[in-house]
Amino acid sequence: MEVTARAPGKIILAGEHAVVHGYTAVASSIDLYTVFSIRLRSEDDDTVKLTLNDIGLDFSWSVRRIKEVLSHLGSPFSSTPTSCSLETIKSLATLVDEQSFPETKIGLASGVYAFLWLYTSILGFKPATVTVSSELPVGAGLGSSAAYCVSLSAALLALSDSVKLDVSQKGWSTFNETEAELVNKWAFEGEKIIHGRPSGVDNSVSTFGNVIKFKSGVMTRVNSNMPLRMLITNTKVGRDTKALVANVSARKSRHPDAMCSVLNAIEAISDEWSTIIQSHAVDDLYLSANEEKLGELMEMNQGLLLSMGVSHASIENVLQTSMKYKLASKLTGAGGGGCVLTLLPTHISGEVIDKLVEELGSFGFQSFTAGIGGKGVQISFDHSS
Ligand SMILES: Nc1ncnc2c1ncn2[C@@H]1O[C@H](COP(=O)(O)OP(=O)(O)OP(=O)(O)O)[C@@H](O)[C@H]1O
Ligand SMILES: C[C@@](O)(CCO)CC(=O)[O-]
Ligand SMILES: [Mg+2]
Repeated sequence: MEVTARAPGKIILAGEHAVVHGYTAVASSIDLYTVFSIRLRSEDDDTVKLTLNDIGLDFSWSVRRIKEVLSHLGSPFSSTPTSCSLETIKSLATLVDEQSFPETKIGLASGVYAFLWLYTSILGFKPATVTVSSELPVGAGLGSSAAYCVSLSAALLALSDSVKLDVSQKGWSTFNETEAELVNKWAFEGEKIIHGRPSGVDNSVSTFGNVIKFKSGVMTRVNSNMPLRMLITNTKVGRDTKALVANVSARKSRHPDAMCSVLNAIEAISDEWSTIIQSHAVDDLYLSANEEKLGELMEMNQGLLLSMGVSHASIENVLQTSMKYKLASKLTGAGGGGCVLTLLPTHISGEVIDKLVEELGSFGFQSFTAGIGGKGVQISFDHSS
C-alpha cells in the first residue's frame, strides 16, 4: 500500500516576521501543493530511499546504518512530538554527509535533516520508498518548507499507530481535529529544523487550510467574506527564511524601542485586515472601498517590512511596476527576494492584468494567480502497489 499526503502552500496577507515576535499575522492557504508518497518495503529489504524530485536529489540509507546512529533516541514516539536536539542534528548531518550532499545545494540539507528526524521519530526504523514533489517554488515565500513538513508528517502518521484512518477510503480524505493537531505539532518540529525559529503560522495554515489569524502560537480561524484575488509574482531571487528571521531578531535587539513601534503598527494592520475580510459587502461600492483599504494596508505593511530590512531591489521593482497600474503590493513570507503579492480588485480588467504580467515578465519575474483559502492537509491510500 502507498500512502500519499498533500499539503498546501500559503500566502501571508499581513504580519510576517512580526508573528515570530508574538504579534498577529493573517495568512491563507493557496491551492498549490507539496505531495509526499510513502511505500513501506519488506522488512528484509534494508533501505530507506528518499527522492526529492524538485531539487533533483536522491538518498538511500540502510536501516542498519540509521539505527546505528539514532537508535539510542528510543524512537518511534509518534504520539509525542519532540524537538530535535543540536546533538541529534549533528548525527543527522553525518547520515546526510555520508551520501555526499552536493556543495552547491548545501542550503537544502536542512530539509533532509527534517525528513530523517520526522521519519525515525514517527515510524522508527522501517524500510520504505519515499518521494516528494511540489507545485510550490522551493524557498520563495509561499511556505514550501511548511507544506513539506506537513505533508511528510501526515503521510508518516497515517502509517503509524497514533492515527487510525479508514484506509479503504477512495480519493482524498481529511484528518479529524485531534489528528490534524498531531500532524501540525510534528510539522512544527520539522519547521524548527529548517527555520531555526518558526512562529508556527505556516505549518498551521498548511495543516488547517482557509484563512487564519495567528498570534503567540494560537491560531484563530477567520471567516473571509471577501472575494480575494492576488497576483503572485516570483522574483526568482533566492533567499533563506532562517537567515532573514535571524537578521530581523538582530535588528530588534539593536533597536528595541523603534522595532517595538514597527511591530505594534504591523499588528494593527493584521487586525484591520481580518476585520475587513470578515465584513459582508452590502453593495459594489462597499466592496471597492474595502478593497482600497486592503491595498493601503498592504502598502503600509510593505513599508514597515522595508524598515525591518527584509525587502530587496527585485521586490521594489515589482512594487513600482504594479504602482504604474495603480495596484498595491507587498512581499509575502520572509522576503529578501521570493514572492510578492499584488491585490487584484474586482473592477480591474483582464487586459490590465495581462499587461502587468507581461511587464513583470520582461524583468525575468514569473506571475500567476492561485486559489485562496482552500482545504488543508489531505491523505489518500493506493492499494494497487
Ligand atoms: N519540495 C521540496 N523538496 C525538498 N526540500 C524542500 C522542498 N520544499 C521545501 N524544502 C526545504 O525547505 C527549504 C526552504 O524553506 P524556506 O523556509 O527557506 O522557504 P519557504 O518555506 O519556501 O518560504 P517562507 O518560509 O518564507 O514561506 C529548502 O531549503 C528545503 O530544505
Ligand atoms: C517570516 C515568517 O514570519 C513567515 C515565513 O513565511 C517566519 C515565521 O513566521 O515562522
Ligand atoms: Mg518556510
